[in-house]
Amino acid sequence: MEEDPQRTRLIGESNSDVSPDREPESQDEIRVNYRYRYYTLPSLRYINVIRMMLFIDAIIAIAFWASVIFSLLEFIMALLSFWAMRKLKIQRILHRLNDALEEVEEDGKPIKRDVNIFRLVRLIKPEMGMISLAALSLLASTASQTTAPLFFGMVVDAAQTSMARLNRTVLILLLIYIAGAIAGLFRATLFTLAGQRMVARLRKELFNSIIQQEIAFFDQNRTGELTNRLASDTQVIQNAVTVNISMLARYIMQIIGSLVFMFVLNASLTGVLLAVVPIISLGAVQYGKFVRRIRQKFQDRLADASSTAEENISNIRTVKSFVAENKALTLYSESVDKSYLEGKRLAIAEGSFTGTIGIIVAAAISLVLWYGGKLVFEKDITAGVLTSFLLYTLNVAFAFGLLSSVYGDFMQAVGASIRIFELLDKTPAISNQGGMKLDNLQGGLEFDRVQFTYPSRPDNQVLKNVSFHVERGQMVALVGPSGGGKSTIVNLIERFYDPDSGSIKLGSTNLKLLDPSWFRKQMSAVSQEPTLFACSIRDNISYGKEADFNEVQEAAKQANAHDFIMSFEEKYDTLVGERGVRLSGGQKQRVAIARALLINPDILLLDEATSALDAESEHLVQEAIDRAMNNRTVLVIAHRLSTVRNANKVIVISKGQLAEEGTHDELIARNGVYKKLVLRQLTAGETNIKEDNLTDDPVDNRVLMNK
Ligand SMILES: Nc1ncnc2c1ncn2[C@@H]1O[C@H](COP(=O)(O)OP(=O)(O)OP(=O)(O)O)[C@@H](O)[C@H]1O
Repeated sequence: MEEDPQRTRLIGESNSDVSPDREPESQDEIRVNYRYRYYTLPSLRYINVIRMMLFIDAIIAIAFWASVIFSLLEFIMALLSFWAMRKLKIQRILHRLNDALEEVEEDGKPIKRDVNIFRLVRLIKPEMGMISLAALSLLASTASQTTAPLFFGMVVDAAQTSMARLNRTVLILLLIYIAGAIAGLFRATLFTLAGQRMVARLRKELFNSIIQQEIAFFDQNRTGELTNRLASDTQVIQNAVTVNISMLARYIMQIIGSLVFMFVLNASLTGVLLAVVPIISLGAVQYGKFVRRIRQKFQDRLADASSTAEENISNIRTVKSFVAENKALTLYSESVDKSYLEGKRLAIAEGSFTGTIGIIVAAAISLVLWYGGKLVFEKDITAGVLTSFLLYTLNVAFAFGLLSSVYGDFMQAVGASIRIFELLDKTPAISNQGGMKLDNLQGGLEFDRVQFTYPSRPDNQVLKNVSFHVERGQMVALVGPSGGGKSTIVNLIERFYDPDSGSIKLGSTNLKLLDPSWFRKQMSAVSQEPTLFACSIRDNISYGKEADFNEVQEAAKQANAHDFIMSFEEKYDTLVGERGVRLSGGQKQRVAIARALLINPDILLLDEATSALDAESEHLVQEAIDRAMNNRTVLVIAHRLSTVRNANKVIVISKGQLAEEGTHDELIARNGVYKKLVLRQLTAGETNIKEDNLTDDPVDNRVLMNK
């Protein structure tokens, strides 16, 4: 096919007959040439080009309108499905996010827990000042990000006109980039700082909420799980509400800003790019839901693994003595594998989603490149405009790609936040404050037809109609077979739990009416395996009450602890190690007695040790206990004959019921459960002890009840 010579000359491209000193074409000339080219083309080519253009335009128009209609349909369907779910009442299964905590009922009405994205965002309210500054920096850095491509394109065009213009434009571009980098620095620092502050506050609030809970809560939740919530879940939330939100805002602004510039540069080219948006948004919503679910499971599995680790490490002595290291490892590995499984699903989902988004984005870029190239070819836009446009496309694509992963992270945090909010919202069944504070304690302790079942084992009633009275200033011994309910009685007195029915009174006041914190300060409990904290002996003794060194020393002397403490190199500053592992059993007990004595309690709750201490140590502990009992109302879970013998009253608890009540001599004379119990225990330990010996005072430190 022959070219028209006149047209070739006018267009002035690479033809040898064009004069080299010819002036460059004016825009008008180009437009004339452009029109001329088509007018002078042979009819067949003319028709083909028209057809092709019509075909492409039709495809673009169809894609554009299809996407608009699709988006609208999606929106309507989402609204309809939400409405339908509510009607069908299966929302609970599908919309677990907000409903997960709805089970809790107050006055018969379900409480709708406020767990949603907005609540997550509200966590950073106290950091609003810092966040506002960070948002300003974000605005500045996004402005730089969105204006830079425009100047980039201008540089390309300036390079084709004059050096002066090129220099000026490059300088402006450089300044835009530098301003963006500085703003970015502030943005990142301030958002992260706000996040750190938020997470520190959240951890404190969460810890406070955990320790305020009633003891039953701790029966049902494992320690490792709770510590995992404090450490790991809060971290996820920190990332979500600061880094992720800032990135979300940044990328959304980047997308919107870029699209505005793109529309101004060329609307039809922007339309091509927008055609893919509904596909991405639909995928992102589905992906978000999926990730949220898995992430919650992942965090739960992780918490299980932490619990297993915590349990085995804190019981390391038992693990080692049973050579159970492999067993512990297997248990931990199983938990970790379960979390890994969820992690794997998460990774595959993330990879697939990012990959798919990548392909869609690549297709969109290619489409824009092709269509833009065509416009340049047709002289509708300059090469500089196409360059700007392509950079904007990359901006949008990049932002979309990252937005999807940030969105995923954010949804993960929403999953993790469910448990956090659950803990934060939980009001303890027995709150620590509130109630009466009596001016002076009068009257003893009274159990009146108390029935009790542990909430964690609802099918096992532990106390059945237990009634007894402890006179003020009396020492009462609780005895009975193992598992009968003795410790449960002590737990109820400390108000760790409330009875299901019946009442426990201090004087004439029901314990439920008393301020638990005040009431607990009136008593001290010494258990047979006392727990110390990983601090100095001095801090352990003054744990329940601020006291000066003299008071601490006095309490230690009373508890027969002073001498052994002084024999240590660091004396009262000796660190006892985790749970007091660096002290012997007897030493720990004496420190615990000193801790109880320092409070100078009105009521002393004692669980006598059954663990075999050496004779000297046992004597010292016993002496300390005897001293501690003086002039107090004492309830002691007794294991020694000497204790029951000295008690004003012995209460026999068997299978959750009060079996017998009276003094040691009365009960022996009654020839009932108590006598059998005493005889059985004594003969099990020392076969040569006869029934007659019981009324004498044979061996003071004999173990009475077998644990
Ligand atoms: N935190 C708890 N959660 C659920 N059940 C519990 C809990 N503590 C104890 N029990 C159950 O309550 C019953 C009574 O236990 P309790 O510790 O009061 O007995 P006890 O008489 O003190 O036994 P021992 O002399 O062996 O210490 C037992 O069946 C026990 O399994």
